[in-house]
Amino acid sequence: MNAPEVRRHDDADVLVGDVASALLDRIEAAQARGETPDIGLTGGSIAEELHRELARRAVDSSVDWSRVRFWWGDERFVPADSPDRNAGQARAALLDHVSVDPANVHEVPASDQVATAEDAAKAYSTALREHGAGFFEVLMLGIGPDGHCASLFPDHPALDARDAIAVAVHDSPKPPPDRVSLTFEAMERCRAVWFIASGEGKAEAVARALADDGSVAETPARGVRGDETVWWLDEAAASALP
Ligand SMILES: O=C1O[C@H](COP(=O)(O)O)[C@@H](O)[C@H](O)[C@H]1O
Repeated sequence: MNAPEVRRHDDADVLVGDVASALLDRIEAAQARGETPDIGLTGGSIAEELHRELARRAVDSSVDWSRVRFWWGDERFVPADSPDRNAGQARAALLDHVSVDPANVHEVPASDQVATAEDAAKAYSTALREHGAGFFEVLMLGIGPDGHCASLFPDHPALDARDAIAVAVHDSPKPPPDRVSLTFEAMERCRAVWFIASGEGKAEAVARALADDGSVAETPARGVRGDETVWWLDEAAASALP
C-alpha cells in the first residue's frame, strides 16, 4: 500500500473535470484489458456534480457502459424511492443517461425491500463476494466535515466491524440515522481509493485525515487506504494542509 497522493485543483469545476476524465480513462483501460471494472460510487454534494459531468462526457468517451459494474461505498437505509438514497442521486445524474446493463448496477437493498439494515448489509456483502477478490477498480469516497467517510462516523461502533464487507450503521449523527457502509477491510481491497473533497467546510477534516498523527476513531477517513489512494481536492478543501 502506497502513501496517499494529493492532487490539488483551482476550484470545484476543474476538480470535477479532472476526476471525470481520470475515471473515464481508468474504465477504458480496464475494458481494454478485457475486464468489466467495478466502480464504487459515493453520495454527497461533489459526487452529484461529478456524476453530471460524467454523463455530459459519456457521449464522447469510448467507455462501454454496459461493461461497467456499479456499487456504492455506503447507502442510506430508507425506501427505494427516497430522495435520500445515494443510488437515486447517481441514477438521476448519471446512470439514467448512459447505457448501463441493469444487472450490473448493484444497489444496497432499501428499507422497503428488506427488514433491517443488517439484512441489507448481509445481502450487499453476498453480492460483492460473488464478484470475487479485489473489489473495486476505483472506489470514490467523500469526506464529511466531521471526518466521516462512506457511513463510518467518528467514535461510532461500526468502525470496529471485523471480518465483514458491509456493516449496518444505526444512530448516524448525520441523518438519516440508519445506513449501510463498506467496512475498512472492504475498502482496503480496492485497486484505487479516490477521496474527492471540495470547499472550505472540508478543509480541517482533510488536514486531519492526511496528518502524520491522529486517530482513525476521530477521523475515520484516515483509516482507508487502497493499493493506490488519491485525494482529489480543490484549493478550498486543501487550504488547511501544511
Ligand atoms: O452522508 C454522506 O455523506 C458523505 C459526505 O457528503 P457531503 O455532502 O458532505 O460531501 C458522502 O460521502 C456519503 O456517501 C453520504 O452517505
